[in-house]
Amino acid sequence: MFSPRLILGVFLAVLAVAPLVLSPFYVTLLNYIGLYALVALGLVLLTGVGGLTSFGQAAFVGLGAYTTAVLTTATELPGWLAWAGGSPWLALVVGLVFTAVVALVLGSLTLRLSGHYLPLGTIAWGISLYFLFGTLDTLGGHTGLTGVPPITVFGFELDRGEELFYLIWLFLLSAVFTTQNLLDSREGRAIRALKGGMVMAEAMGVNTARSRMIIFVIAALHACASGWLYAHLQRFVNPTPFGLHIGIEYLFMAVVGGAGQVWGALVGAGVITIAKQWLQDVLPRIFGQSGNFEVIFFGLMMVIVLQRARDGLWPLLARLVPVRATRRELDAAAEALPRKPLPAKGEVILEAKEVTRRFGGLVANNNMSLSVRAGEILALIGPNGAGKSTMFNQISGVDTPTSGEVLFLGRAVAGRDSREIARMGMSRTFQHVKLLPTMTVLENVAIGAHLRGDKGVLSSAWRLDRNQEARLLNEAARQIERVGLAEHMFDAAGSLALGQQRILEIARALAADPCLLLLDEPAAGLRFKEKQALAELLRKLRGEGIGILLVEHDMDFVMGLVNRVVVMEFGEKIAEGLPEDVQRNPAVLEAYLGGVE
Ligand SMILES: Nc1ncnc2c1ncn2[C@@H]1O[C@H](COP(=O)(O)OP(=O)(O)OP(=O)(O)O)[C@@H](O)[C@H]1O
Repeated sequence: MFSPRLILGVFLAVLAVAPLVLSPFYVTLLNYIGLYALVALGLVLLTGVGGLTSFGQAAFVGLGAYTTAVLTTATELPGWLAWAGGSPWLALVVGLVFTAVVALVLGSLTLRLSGHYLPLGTIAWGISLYFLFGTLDTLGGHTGLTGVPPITVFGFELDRGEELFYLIWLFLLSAVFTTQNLLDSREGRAIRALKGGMVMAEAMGVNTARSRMIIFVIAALHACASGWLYAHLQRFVNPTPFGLHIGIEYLFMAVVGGAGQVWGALVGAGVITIAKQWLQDVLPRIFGQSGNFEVIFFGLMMVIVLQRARDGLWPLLARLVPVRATRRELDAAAEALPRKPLPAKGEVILEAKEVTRRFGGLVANNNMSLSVRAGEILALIGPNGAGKSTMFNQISGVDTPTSGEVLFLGRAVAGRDSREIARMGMSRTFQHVKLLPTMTVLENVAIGAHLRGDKGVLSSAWRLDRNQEARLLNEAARQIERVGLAEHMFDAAGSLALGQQRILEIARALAADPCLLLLDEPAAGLRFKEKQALAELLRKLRGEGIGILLVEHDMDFVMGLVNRVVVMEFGEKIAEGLPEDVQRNPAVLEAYLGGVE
């Protein structure tokens, strides 16, 4: 087993000497790999991690390249932009700001699209920008712009490939490390929740629309920086390298390398660039005529990779070179997060008043009223189809009553989004468990504490969030210990048994520091001992003053635990009271309990 530091050290050493020992041809090849990897890295974040497919990244590369080409070659610039003329570094700043603005506009237009409409949207603006580059006279039309000056660093001109090499790889490695840092943070967990966990993440207070926009803009900025370097490496720009087919190639690199892996971008860019170079030499000789045969070959390769190695080449490589896994250390000394004061025991915190919900002609809830007090457990029970989930959805703000209202801490729930409700102190679990299976138990629970932190993208990328991050993870660990899952803290959540996953969801809900817990069938799938432990935990939480509403089918579990029961049938409340009274109620026995016993 090698340590990750050792491997990184060897890699950096090889990079440092590469331009000194390699021929200019290979240095150029490495330069292009670095440039492509920078774009592919953005796609790893956007597509691999965030699940948003974009074919249009080449257009952002073009924005970076053209901005610097125009600013550094124009003889006359409009007055307001004159300050940025002639300097590649100022042009980089302008390019990044300009790209961020364009990405924000395009993102707000396209990111709301779902399914295949989003990739189609990216194709649309990718093509538009490409044709814009070739059409505008100021950009030199299809001939482009020449005479782009070299970048200067401390008065030293980087006008040869070997000199620019270090700058390109410095950009790439900085991007790799900041992306890694970002993913390993509060914002990163929110980003990773985009792929498959949006409903859950919103319920935990994550603004998923914001997270989508963040990765879209970051990916665009990576592409812009690559374009800037490209323009000063080539010393001229024309529209050809910014077309849709190159956009597809970038995506191809990310997928081949391993779309979910930061280092996969480098592997993908390396493999594709070298293979393309080699095939361009070899294939025409084999076929005896010139032509773009490598394109056909790449198409076939893509099909094979998608069939045989969906996670790309990085996981295969990682298996060849065994690296010691670094486990996240918890900082026991980290200060505990502040807690919201709980309402006084006995105070009504949730009140549903005459709630009716109609779906067309069907009345799923009819005139339903119930209340939950701080420091009590209320069970909502009833046979299948009685309307419990519909009621649960209205209480949690996922659905709105046709008439009547739900008040939480005296404020109406209807019309507020899940995040706001979470912020008010209501936290929930799901009937069908919603976890991020590849993330650890610790990381999953830490998502619950999202609203208890505030560090954003920049502090995460540059590790200025470590103090807060330690506090968030400590809080997550505390909740994991509290629910009895400590031994699984660093296991992938998906490797847990279903019962344990339900418990994990409770830990995640608790990490939000709620005063009301909504539990949707928490005992389903639990073994006897686990149910006992869960009941014990819920009693403890009740003792602390948390109000708990649970929808449950398991009568034994409910009757021995809760303070009061509300029984529903056909959308209506047929009984309410102490468990022992409800158990003896003839209407309930007839409707439900009789059937069970
Ligand atoms: N979005 C919807 N559109 C139309 N009908 C719905 C909708 N949601 C629920 N229903 C109907 O409302 C009724 C109550 O369903 P609900 O899921 O609330 O019952 P439940 O008590 O939670 O059942 P279970 O225990 O099986 O989960 C059912 O007849 C269901 O088909």
